[in-house]
Amino acid sequence: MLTPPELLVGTPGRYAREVFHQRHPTLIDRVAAAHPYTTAQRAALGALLDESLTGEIRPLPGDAPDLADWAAWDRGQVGRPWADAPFLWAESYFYRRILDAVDYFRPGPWHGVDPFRPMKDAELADPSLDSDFGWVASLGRERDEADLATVVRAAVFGNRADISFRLQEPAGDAPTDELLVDDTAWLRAALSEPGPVCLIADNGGREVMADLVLANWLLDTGLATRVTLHVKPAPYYVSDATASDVDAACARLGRPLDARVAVRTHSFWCAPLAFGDLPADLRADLAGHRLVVAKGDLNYRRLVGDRDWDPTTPVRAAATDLGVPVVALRTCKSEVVVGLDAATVARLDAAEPRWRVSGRHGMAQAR
Ligand SMILES: O=P(O)(O)OC[C@H]1O[C@](O)(CO)[C@@H](O)[C@@H]1O
Repeated sequence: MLTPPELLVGTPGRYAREVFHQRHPTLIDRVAAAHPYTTAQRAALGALLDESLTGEIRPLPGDAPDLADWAAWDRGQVGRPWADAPFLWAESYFYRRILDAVDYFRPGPWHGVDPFRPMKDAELADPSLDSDFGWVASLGRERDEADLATVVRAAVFGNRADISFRLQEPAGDAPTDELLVDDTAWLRAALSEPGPVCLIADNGGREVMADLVLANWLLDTGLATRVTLHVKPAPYYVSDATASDVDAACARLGRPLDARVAVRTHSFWCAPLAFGDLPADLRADLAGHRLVVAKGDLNYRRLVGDRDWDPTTPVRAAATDLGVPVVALRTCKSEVVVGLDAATVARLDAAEPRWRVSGRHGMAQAR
Protein backbone atom coordinates (compact mmCIF):
# COMPACT_ATOMS: atom_id res chain seq x y z
CA MET A 1 0.00 0.00 0.00
CA LEU A 2 1.28 3.46 -0.87
CA THR A 3 1.62 5.82 2.08
CA PRO A 4 -0.39 8.97 1.29
CA PRO A 5 1.25 12.40 1.47
CA GLU A 6 1.40 14.46 4.64
CA LEU A 7 -1.20 17.19 5.07
CA LEU A 8 0.30 20.62 4.45
CA VAL A 9 -0.58 24.02 5.90
CA GLY A 10 -1.23 25.87 2.67
CA THR A 11 -3.33 23.50 0.58
CA PRO A 12 -6.40 25.45 -0.61
CA GLY A 13 -9.73 24.12 0.57
CA ARG A 14 -8.26 21.85 3.23
CA TYR A 15 -8.74 22.00 6.97
CA ALA A 16 -5.14 22.84 7.81
CA ARG A 17 -5.37 26.10 5.91
CA GLU A 18 -8.60 26.92 7.72
CA VAL A 19 -6.89 26.39 11.06
CA PHE A 20 -4.06 28.74 10.18
CA HIS A 21 -6.08 31.39 8.38
CA GLN A 22 -9.32 31.40 10.38
CA ARG A 23 -8.59 29.99 13.82
CA HIS A 24 -5.14 31.37 14.50
CA PRO A 25 -6.07 35.06 14.09
CA THR A 26 -8.79 34.59 16.73
CA LEU A 27 -6.41 32.64 18.91
CA ILE A 28 -3.73 35.32 18.77
CA ASP A 29 -6.31 38.00 19.66
CA ARG A 30 -7.43 35.94 22.64
CA VAL A 31 -3.88 35.36 23.85
CA ALA A 32 -2.99 39.05 23.48
CA ALA A 33 -6.02 39.96 25.58
CA ALA A 34 -5.50 37.29 28.21
CA HIS A 35 -2.75 39.02 30.21
CA PRO A 36 -1.47 42.60 30.59
CA TYR A 37 1.31 41.93 28.12
CA THR A 38 3.78 44.62 27.06
CA THR A 39 3.65 46.38 23.72
CA ALA A 40 6.66 44.31 22.61
CA GLN A 41 4.94 41.04 23.49
CA ARG A 42 1.78 42.02 21.62
CA ALA A 43 3.85 43.08 18.64
CA ALA A 44 5.66 39.72 18.71
CA LEU A 45 2.33 37.87 18.72
CA GLY A 46 1.12 39.92 15.75
CA ALA A 47 4.37 39.39 13.89
CA LEU A 48 4.15 35.65 14.45
CA LEU A 49 0.64 35.59 13.01
CA ASP A 50 1.68 37.59 9.93
CA GLU A 51 4.73 35.39 9.43
CA SER A 52 2.63 32.22 9.64
CA LEU A 53 0.05 33.49 7.15
CA THR A 54 2.35 34.72 4.44
CA GLY A 55 5.99 34.30 5.37
CA GLU A 56 8.83 31.91 5.93
CA ILE A 57 9.44 30.00 9.13
CA ARG A 58 11.85 31.90 11.35
CA PRO A 59 14.12 30.18 13.88
CA LEU A 60 13.85 30.29 17.66
CA PRO A 61 16.08 32.84 19.37
CA GLY A 62 19.63 31.72 20.13
CA ASP A 63 18.99 31.63 23.89
CA ALA A 64 15.97 29.31 23.72
CA PRO A 65 16.43 26.54 26.32
CA ASP A 66 15.09 23.90 23.93
CA LEU A 67 17.19 24.92 20.93
CA ALA A 68 18.83 21.50 20.73
CA ASP A 69 15.46 19.74 20.77
CA TRP A 70 14.18 21.89 17.94
CA ALA A 71 17.39 21.45 15.96
CA ALA A 72 16.73 17.70 16.14
CA TRP A 73 13.06 18.11 15.28
CA ASP A 74 13.59 20.69 12.49
CA ARG A 75 13.25 18.30 9.53
CA GLY A 76 14.38 21.07 7.21
CA GLN A 77 11.34 23.23 7.87
CA VAL A 78 12.88 26.41 9.34
CA GLY A 79 13.52 28.83 6.48
CA ARG A 80 10.80 27.38 4.24
CA PRO A 81 7.40 29.00 3.66
CA TRP A 82 4.87 28.13 6.35
CA ALA A 83 2.42 27.19 3.61
CA ASP A 84 4.69 24.34 2.48
CA ALA A 85 5.19 22.90 5.96
CA PRO A 86 3.46 19.75 7.20
CA PHE A 87 0.40 20.68 9.28
CA LEU A 88 1.55 18.56 12.22
CA TRP A 89 4.99 20.13 12.27
CA ALA A 90 3.78 23.68 11.75
CA GLU A 91 1.08 23.69 14.43
CA SER A 92 3.49 22.51 17.12
CA TYR A 93 6.05 25.09 16.08
CA PHE A 94 3.39 27.81 16.02
CA TYR A 95 2.50 27.03 19.66
CA ARG A 96 6.19 27.00 20.60
CA ARG A 97 6.58 30.41 18.98
CA ILE A 98 3.62 31.77 20.96
CA LEU A 99 5.55 30.85 24.12
CA ASP A 100 8.52 32.72 22.72
CA ALA A 101 6.44 35.81 21.93
CA VAL A 102 5.17 36.02 25.51
CA ASP A 103 8.59 35.35 27.09
CA TYR A 104 7.48 32.09 28.67
CA PHE A 105 11.01 30.69 28.83
CA ARG A 106 12.83 34.00 29.39
CA PRO A 107 13.97 34.99 32.90
CA GLY A 108 11.78 37.84 34.11
CA PRO A 109 8.19 38.54 35.14
CA TRP A 110 6.60 36.41 32.40
CA HIS A 111 8.75 33.35 32.98
CA GLY A 112 6.49 30.32 33.32
CA VAL A 113 3.26 32.32 32.98
CA ASP A 114 0.84 30.14 31.01
CA PRO A 115 -0.56 32.35 28.22
CA PHE A 116 -3.69 30.21 28.13
CA ARG A 117 -4.27 30.19 31.91
CA PRO A 118 -7.26 32.60 31.94
CA MET A 119 -9.02 30.49 29.29
CA LYS A 120 -8.28 27.30 31.21
CA ASP A 121 -9.46 28.83 34.50
CA ALA A 122 -12.68 30.00 32.90
CA GLU A 123 -13.42 26.47 31.74
CA LEU A 124 -12.86 25.00 35.19
CA ALA A 125 -15.03 27.68 36.77
CA ASP A 126 -17.99 26.67 34.58
CA PRO A 127 -20.78 25.63 37.01
CA SER A 128 -22.18 23.18 34.43
CA LEU A 129 -19.26 20.89 35.26
CA ASP A 130 -20.98 20.01 38.55
CA SER A 131 -24.05 18.57 36.86
CA ASP A 132 -22.09 17.18 33.90
CA PHE A 133 -20.00 15.06 36.26
CA GLY A 134 -22.86 14.28 38.67
CA TRP A 135 -23.08 10.72 37.31
CA VAL A 136 -19.60 9.91 38.63
CA ALA A 137 -20.96 9.48 42.17
CA SER A 138 -23.04 6.49 41.03
CA LEU A 139 -20.13 4.53 39.57
CA GLY A 140 -19.56 1.25 41.36
CA ARG A 141 -16.39 -0.69 42.05
CA GLU A 142 -17.60 -3.78 40.23
CA ARG A 143 -16.41 -4.51 36.72
CA ASP A 144 -19.72 -3.55 35.24
CA GLU A 145 -19.78 -3.38 31.43
CA ALA A 146 -22.27 -0.50 31.41
CA ASP A 147 -20.02 1.54 33.71
CA LEU A 148 -17.05 0.81 31.46
CA ALA A 149 -19.01 2.01 28.42
CA THR A 150 -19.96 5.17 30.33
CA VAL A 151 -16.44 6.06 31.45
CA VAL A 152 -15.02 5.34 27.98
CA ARG A 153 -17.64 7.51 26.28
CA ALA A 154 -17.07 10.31 28.77
CA ALA A 155 -13.34 10.17 27.99
CA VAL A 156 -14.06 10.19 24.23
CA PHE A 157 -16.53 13.07 24.26
CA GLY A 158 -14.56 14.97 26.89
CA ASN A 159 -12.13 15.44 24.02
CA ARG A 160 -14.68 17.64 22.32
CA ALA A 161 -14.08 20.26 24.97
CA ASP A 162 -10.72 21.60 23.85
CA ILE A 163 -10.51 25.36 23.78
CA SER A 164 -8.48 25.76 20.57
CA PHE A 165 -11.19 23.84 18.76
CA ARG A 166 -14.03 25.92 20.15
CA LEU A 167 -12.39 29.05 18.75
CA GLN A 168 -13.74 28.04 15.37
CA GLU A 169 -16.38 25.35 15.39
CA PRO A 170 -19.91 26.47 16.35
CA ALA A 171 -20.76 25.39 19.89
CA GLY A 172 -24.37 24.53 19.04
CA ASP A 173 -23.93 21.18 17.32
CA ALA A 174 -24.54 18.50 19.91
CA PRO A 175 -22.26 15.47 19.76
CA THR A 176 -23.81 12.29 18.46
CA ASP A 177 -24.14 9.34 20.80
CA GLU A 178 -22.63 7.16 18.15
CA LEU A 179 -19.03 6.03 18.24
CA LEU A 180 -17.91 5.55 14.66
CA VAL A 181 -15.64 2.80 15.95
CA ASP A 182 -16.32 1.28 19.35
CA ASP A 183 -13.53 -0.99 20.57
CA THR A 184 -14.61 -0.79 24.24
CA ALA A 185 -14.92 -4.59 24.34
CA TRP A 186 -11.40 -4.88 22.97
CA LEU A 187 -10.16 -2.50 25.70
CA ARG A 188 -11.84 -4.68 28.33
CA ALA A 189 -10.24 -7.80 26.84
CA ALA A 190 -6.82 -6.12 26.84
CA LEU A 191 -7.22 -5.80 30.62
CA SER A 192 -8.56 -9.32 31.18
CA GLU A 193 -5.38 -9.75 33.15
CA PRO A 194 -5.05 -6.54 35.18
CA GLY A 195 -1.92 -4.52 34.62
CA PRO A 196 -0.44 -1.03 34.42
CA VAL A 197 -2.22 1.39 32.10
CA CYS A 198 -0.63 4.39 30.41
CA LEU A 199 -2.93 7.27 29.59
CA ILE A 200 -1.50 9.88 27.24
CA ALA A 201 -3.60 12.87 28.18
CA ASP A 202 -4.72 15.62 25.86
CA ASN A 203 -6.67 18.64 27.11
CA GLY A 204 -6.99 19.76 30.68
CA GLY A 205 -10.27 20.96 32.22
CA ARG A 206 -13.31 18.91 31.32
CA GLU A 207 -11.34 16.40 29.26
CA VAL A 208 -8.73 15.50 31.84
CA MET A 209 -11.47 15.37 34.48
CA ALA A 210 -13.12 12.64 32.38
CA ASP A 211 -9.72 10.95 31.93
CA LEU A 212 -9.23 10.92 35.70
CA VAL A 213 -12.67 9.37 36.12
CA LEU A 214 -11.64 6.65 33.66
CA ALA A 215 -8.31 6.13 35.44
CA ASN A 216 -9.96 6.02 38.87
CA TRP A 217 -12.58 3.54 37.68
CA LEU A 218 -9.94 1.24 36.19
CA LEU A 219 -8.07 1.38 39.50
CA ASP A 220 -11.17 1.04 41.69
CA THR A 221 -12.29 -2.04 39.78
CA GLY A 222 -8.79 -3.51 39.83
CA LEU A 223 -8.59 -3.64 36.03
CA ALA A 224 -5.55 -1.37 36.24
CA THR A 225 -2.85 -1.98 38.83
CA ARG A 226 -1.48 1.52 38.35
CA VAL A 227 -1.86 4.36 35.86
CA THR A 228 0.81 6.54 34.28
CA LEU A 229 -0.68 9.82 33.15
CA HIS A 230 1.48 11.56 30.55
CA VAL A 231 0.93 15.32 30.25
CA LYS A 232 2.59 18.17 28.38
CA PRO A 233 5.76 19.75 29.77
CA ALA A 234 4.63 23.25 28.74
CA PRO A 235 1.47 25.06 27.57
CA TYR A 236 0.46 23.73 24.15
CA TYR A 237 -2.54 23.82 21.80
CA VAL A 238 -4.22 26.21 24.22
CA SER A 239 -5.81 23.77 26.64
CA ASP A 240 -3.48 20.76 26.66
CA ALA A 241 -3.00 19.49 30.19
CA THR A 242 0.19 20.19 32.10
CA ALA A 243 0.88 18.80 35.58
CA SER A 244 -0.69 21.83 37.23
CA ASP A 245 -3.84 21.34 35.12
CA VAL A 246 -4.10 17.81 36.52
CA ASP A 247 -3.97 19.20 40.06
CA ALA A 248 -6.69 21.70 39.18
CA ALA A 249 -8.85 18.97 37.63
CA CYS A 250 -8.50 16.77 40.74
CA ALA A 251 -9.56 19.70 42.89
CA ARG A 252 -12.56 20.34 40.63
CA LEU A 253 -13.57 16.68 40.79
CA GLY A 254 -13.17 16.70 44.55
CA ARG A 255 -11.06 13.56 44.54
CA PRO A 256 -7.33 13.76 45.24
CA LEU A 257 -4.97 12.07 42.84
CA ASP A 258 -4.91 8.34 43.57
CA ALA A 259 -1.53 7.25 44.95
CA ARG A 260 -1.40 4.68 42.15
CA VAL A 261 -1.50 7.43 39.48
CA ALA A 262 1.92 8.78 38.46
CA VAL A 263 1.96 12.00 36.46
CA ARG A 264 4.83 12.10 33.97
CA THR A 265 5.95 14.27 31.12
CA HIS A 266 8.45 14.21 28.29
CA SER A 267 9.73 16.86 25.87
CA PHE A 268 8.47 14.71 22.99
CA TRP A 269 4.85 15.53 23.87
CA CYS A 270 5.43 19.06 22.54
CA ALA A 271 7.49 17.87 19.58
CA PRO A 272 6.19 18.39 16.04
CA LEU A 273 6.50 14.71 15.20
CA ALA A 274 4.41 11.58 14.89
CA PHE A 275 4.60 8.48 17.09
CA GLY A 276 6.84 6.83 14.52
CA ASP A 277 9.52 9.21 15.87
CA LEU A 278 9.04 8.34 19.54
CA PRO A 279 12.41 8.48 21.31
CA ALA A 280 13.69 5.18 22.72
CA ASP A 281 13.21 6.11 26.40
CA LEU A 282 9.57 7.07 25.91
CA ARG A 283 8.89 4.05 23.73
CA ALA A 284 10.30 1.83 26.49
CA ASP A 285 8.19 3.62 29.10
CA LEU A 286 4.99 3.03 27.08
CA ALA A 287 5.91 -0.58 26.40
CA GLY A 288 6.06 -1.21 30.15
CA HIS A 289 2.26 -0.99 30.32
CA ARG A 290 -0.43 -3.52 29.51
CA LEU A 291 -2.43 -0.92 27.62
CA VAL A 292 -1.83 2.57 26.25
CA VAL A 293 -4.79 4.94 25.97
CA ALA A 294 -4.02 7.77 23.54
CA LYS A 295 -6.37 10.68 24.10
CA GLY A 296 -7.47 13.30 21.64
CA ASP A 297 -7.32 14.30 18.06
CA LEU A 298 -3.70 15.34 17.92
CA ASN A 299 -2.49 12.10 19.48
CA TYR A 300 -4.63 10.28 16.91
CA ARG A 301 -2.94 12.23 14.11
CA ARG A 302 0.41 11.33 15.64
CA LEU A 303 -0.52 7.68 16.00
CA VAL A 304 -1.69 7.09 12.43
CA GLY A 305 0.36 9.81 10.76
CA ASP A 306 -1.01 13.22 9.74
CA ARG A 307 -1.63 12.13 6.19
CA ASP A 308 -4.28 12.21 3.55
CA TRP A 309 -5.53 8.74 4.45
CA ASP A 310 -8.41 7.06 2.72
CA PRO A 311 -10.75 6.58 5.70
CA THR A 312 -11.22 2.90 4.84
CA THR A 313 -7.50 2.21 5.34
CA PRO A 314 -7.15 -0.58 7.92
CA VAL A 315 -6.01 0.87 11.21
CA ARG A 316 -3.08 -1.54 11.48
CA ALA A 317 -1.80 -0.37 8.11
CA ALA A 318 -1.67 3.23 9.33
CA ALA A 319 -1.07 3.25 13.08
CA THR A 320 2.43 2.98 14.52
CA ASP A 321 3.15 -0.27 16.31
CA LEU A 322 4.15 0.77 19.84
CA GLY A 323 4.81 -2.80 20.89
CA VAL A 324 1.87 -2.62 23.30
CA PRO A 325 -1.91 -2.58 22.73
CA VAL A 326 -3.15 0.95 22.07
CA VAL A 327 -6.62 2.40 22.04
CA ALA A 328 -7.23 5.91 20.73
CA LEU A 329 -10.12 7.84 22.30
CA ARG A 330 -10.90 10.95 20.26
CA THR A 331 -13.54 13.06 18.71
CA CYS A 332 -13.01 13.73 15.01
CA LYS A 333 -11.58 17.25 14.75
CA SER A 334 -9.27 16.94 11.76
CA GLU A 335 -9.38 15.30 8.37
CA VAL A 336 -7.41 12.27 9.51
CA VAL A 337 -9.42 9.11 10.03
CA VAL A 338 -8.82 5.44 9.25
CA GLY A 339 -10.46 2.12 9.95
CA LEU A 340 -14.00 2.96 8.82
CA ASP A 341 -16.12 0.86 6.50
CA ALA A 342 -17.10 2.26 3.12
CA ALA A 343 -20.82 2.38 3.96
CA THR A 344 -20.19 4.50 7.06
CA VAL A 345 -18.01 6.90 5.09
CA ALA A 346 -20.64 7.20 2.33
CA ARG A 347 -23.39 7.83 4.90
CA LEU A 348 -21.38 10.51 6.71
CA ASP A 349 -20.22 12.18 3.50
CA ALA A 350 -23.81 12.44 2.32
CA ALA A 351 -25.25 13.65 5.62
CA GLU A 352 -22.57 15.95 7.05
CA PRO A 353 -19.93 17.56 4.90
CA ARG A 354 -17.88 18.49 8.00
CA TRP A 355 -18.17 15.20 9.84
CA ARG A 356 -14.42 14.69 9.94
CA VAL A 357 -13.72 17.99 11.66
CA SER A 358 -16.89 19.00 13.49
CA GLY A 359 -16.12 17.19 16.75
CA ARG A 360 -19.61 15.61 16.73
CA HIS A 361 -18.32 12.09 16.16
CA GLY A 362 -16.23 10.00 18.48
CA MET A 363 -14.11 6.91 18.17
CA ALA A 364 -12.65 4.35 20.56
CA GLN A 365 -10.30 2.69 18.11
CA ALA A 366 -7.81 -0.02 18.95
CA ARG A 367 -4.62 -0.94 17.23
O1 LIG B 1 -6.97 18.71 21.54
P1 LIG B 1 -6.98 17.74 20.44
O2 LIG B 1 -8.12 16.79 20.52
O3 LIG B 1 -5.69 17.04 20.29
O4 LIG B 1 -7.26 18.53 19.15
C1 LIG B 1 -6.44 19.49 18.66
C2 LIG B 1 -6.99 19.73 17.33
O5 LIG B 1 -7.00 21.08 17.09
C3 LIG B 1 -6.58 21.24 15.78
O6 LIG B 1 -5.22 21.39 15.80
C4 LIG B 1 -7.06 22.40 15.14
O7 LIG B 1 -6.65 23.45 15.91
C5 LIG B 1 -6.93 19.94 15.17
O8 LIG B 1 -6.53 19.84 13.93
C6 LIG B 1 -6.27 19.15 16.20
O9 LIG B 1 -6.06 17.92 15.93
